[in-house]
Amino acid sequence: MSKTILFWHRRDLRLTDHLGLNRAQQYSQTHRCKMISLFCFDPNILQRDDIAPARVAYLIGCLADLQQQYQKQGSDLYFFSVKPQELLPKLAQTLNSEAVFWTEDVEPYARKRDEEIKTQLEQLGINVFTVWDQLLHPPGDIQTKTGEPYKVYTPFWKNWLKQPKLDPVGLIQPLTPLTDSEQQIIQKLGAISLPTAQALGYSWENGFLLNPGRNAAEERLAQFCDQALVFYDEQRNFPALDGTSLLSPALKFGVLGIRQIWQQAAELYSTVRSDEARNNIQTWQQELAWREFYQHALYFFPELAEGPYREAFQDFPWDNNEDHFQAWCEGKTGYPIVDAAMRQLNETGWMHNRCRMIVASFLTKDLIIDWRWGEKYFMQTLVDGDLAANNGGWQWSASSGMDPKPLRIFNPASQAQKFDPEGEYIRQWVRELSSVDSEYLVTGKIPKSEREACGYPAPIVDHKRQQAEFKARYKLIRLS
Ligand SMILES: Cc1cc2nc3c(=O)[nH]c(=O)nc-3n(C[C@H](O)[C@H](O)[C@H](O)COP(=O)(O)OP(=O)(O)OC[C@H]3O[C@@H](n4cnc5c(N)ncnc54)[C@H](O)[C@@H]3O)c2cc1C
Repeated sequence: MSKTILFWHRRDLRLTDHLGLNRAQQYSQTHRCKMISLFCFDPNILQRDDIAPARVAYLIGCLADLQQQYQKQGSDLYFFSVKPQELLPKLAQTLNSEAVFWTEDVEPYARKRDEEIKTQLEQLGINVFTVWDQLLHPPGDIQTKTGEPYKVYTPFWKNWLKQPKLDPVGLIQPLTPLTDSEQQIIQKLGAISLPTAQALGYSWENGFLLNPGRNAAEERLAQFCDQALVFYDEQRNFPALDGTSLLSPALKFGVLGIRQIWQQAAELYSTVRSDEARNNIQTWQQELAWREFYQHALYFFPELAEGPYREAFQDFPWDNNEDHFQAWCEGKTGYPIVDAAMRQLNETGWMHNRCRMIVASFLTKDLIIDWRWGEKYFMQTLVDGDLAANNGGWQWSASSGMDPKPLRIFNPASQAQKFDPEGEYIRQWVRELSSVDSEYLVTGKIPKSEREACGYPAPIVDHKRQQAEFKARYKLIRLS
């Protein structure tokens, strides 16, 4: 068998603007090796209890699309369902591989797994090349003046923005197909056809706000840049509007390259004429920086994945009332804006960012339930569920994270009055309230008779009382 190299895809499901693939292809050309690309369904991930059916279904759709892209480039993408620690050394040896390539990850599990695989491969005399690809600036690139990772977002952002960003790289060049006998070897090594989400034990019938695959993500990015990006700062907080990009699942799985996304926003920034439009674009760029901030944080402080960053929160006296948690999950708390958001999540697998903050504040500060319960439920439902962003968002909301000031407690009624003033979003998701007056919807003060006629629950807690209770407990842990 001729010499090969392996490219292992993980959360980088594309062929364009891919630093890792580009490097692998250059190596394969200079070393005259065939490149074989694979994706492995890692049972250690798929058997966890925080996997969302929507996310698995989106992943499968993206893999089907990536396989077609490979076929158009003259080759294929091979699938396996076995622990990567067992698979990669075996594949690399049997396929006469000189080197194995993949792109780096920030998650603690992935880093440990990758380290194990790297050691095994190197012991076999096989080179391992890894590249940072999913971030504009990898961990370590953005540091304080004393060389420390940032713990606060604003100075991170200022430094991050100043740093030059790489241009996107193009589509990989056509690939050499495997011979029949090489294909047979791959089959013998356990290659499978792309499974369905159901075959993996996850069923998702509700479709997607952003369809899987490259075309849908590119079209959405173009549409967003054409229409909503220059109004982003004004519209992004109103969940009834189509004011955000919806690109989060594509970013999660690397369906589009981050450099490509940045370049499109930066080009628009340099062509618009008003300061207002530029500010709007910059606010969106700040969101991309939040994504990187949380990934850097997880990389340098992997303990974030285990629990609260602030020691004092280890012993926070949470109520952890299971009935309240269930009501929150089902969107039956009697707080219309909270219920609308939870139902949007359950029905679509996605929730608007303003609403993620509202429901997270409500769970932790009004229901006084451990933020880790909410974090897990989000991972079990979100199409874009991502450890770094989700943990960051939850610790920010719970005030247990790196930057706890000020203590944030959202008032659901003020949030609804400000960001859903006509109750449009509430009506869309809490359908039994569709004919209730806006005033009642946004204040949450629905007359009892009307509420009962709609079959809508009474508020399960009193916001004012719970807020005072949370503050009292917070004061205690801060003093302890
Ligand atoms: C409690 C909580 C949990 C969250 N969980 C996740 C999660 O699991 N996965 C996830 O991708 N985002 C998460 N977010 C961040 C944010 O809500 C989503 O990224 C955003 O709603 C996705 O919609 P969009 O693509 O239209 O975003 P846009 O507003 O168009 O933003 C563009 C991109 O920037 C990134 N981004 C935006 N806001 C944030 C943020 N606050 N933190 C990190 N990245 C951000 C996302 O990749 C997003 O796609 C969470 C936020 C909170 C408050």
